[in-house]
Amino acid sequence: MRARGVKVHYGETEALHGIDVDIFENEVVAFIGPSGCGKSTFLRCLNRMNDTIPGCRVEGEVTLEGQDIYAPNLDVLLLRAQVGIVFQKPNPFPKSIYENIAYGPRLHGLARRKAELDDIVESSLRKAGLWEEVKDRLDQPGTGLSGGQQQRLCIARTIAISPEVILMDEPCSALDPIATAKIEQLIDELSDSYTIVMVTHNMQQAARVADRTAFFHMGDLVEVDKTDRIFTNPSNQRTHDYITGRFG
Ligand SMILES: Nc1ncnc2c1ncn2[C@@H]1O[C@H](COP(=O)(O)OP(=O)(O)OP(=O)(O)O)[C@@H](O)[C@H]1O
Repeated sequence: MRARGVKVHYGETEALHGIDVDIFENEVVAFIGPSGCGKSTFLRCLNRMNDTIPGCRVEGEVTLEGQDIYAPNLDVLLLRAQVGIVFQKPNPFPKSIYENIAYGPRLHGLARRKAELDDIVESSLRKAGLWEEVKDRLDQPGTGLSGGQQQRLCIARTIAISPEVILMDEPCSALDPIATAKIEQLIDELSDSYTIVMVTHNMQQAARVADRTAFFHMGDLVEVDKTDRIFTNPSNQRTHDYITGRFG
């Protein structure tokens, strides 16, 4: 994906002042920065989730494989299948585990027969590392799973519609350390097949999982570079001050 000059306004207030960034295939990119700097706002620009927020206006250019995702004739439902999103708080549908996964593929016509749908459900749950834990209770409610399992269910639901990019907005912030470690391991495995862009408050998490890290501050993307470099030898003084704990 490629973003150029992305500005976002909420009413009169400019929350992003012109973001330029490229996101490459099959990499994990982390967005870090102090609270309110615009990480989530920018993440939502990448699959037009900001369209759903009243008073929010996006300017600039965002492309996915060269295609303008803000083009007037673009199918937003299809875009959100190509660029899926996983939120901070696991939000399974109030349906069975099976139906949580099957809903998207059915909506997008990805399966013609029940057997095909069963295959998608199983392979998505396997890729999300959840199959062994839920295979005997697919008809039970998704909301009955633990928080970490629910988050993996939400990741499986995203995978089920064959995305190219998965956006994650602080996917571990509601989870305990063990569930967090499982999601981090999963992100590592998924990066073989998908591009992953994640917002995280946790700098150690960015250091553990991301190939590149982008530092945001007060509506600007200050610096994006290889994660090692951001944490050991950043180019910008603001990045240095943030990662050494001088603010934020
Ligand atoms: N729905 C909204 N309506 C109005 N202002 C908003 C809205 N969402 C975000 N903002 C404002 O936009 C700015 C950027 O917020 P955003 O949530 O993108 O930051 P963030 O870096 O993700 O913060 P956090 O780490 O706390 O989640 C903030 O000043 C915030 O108050």
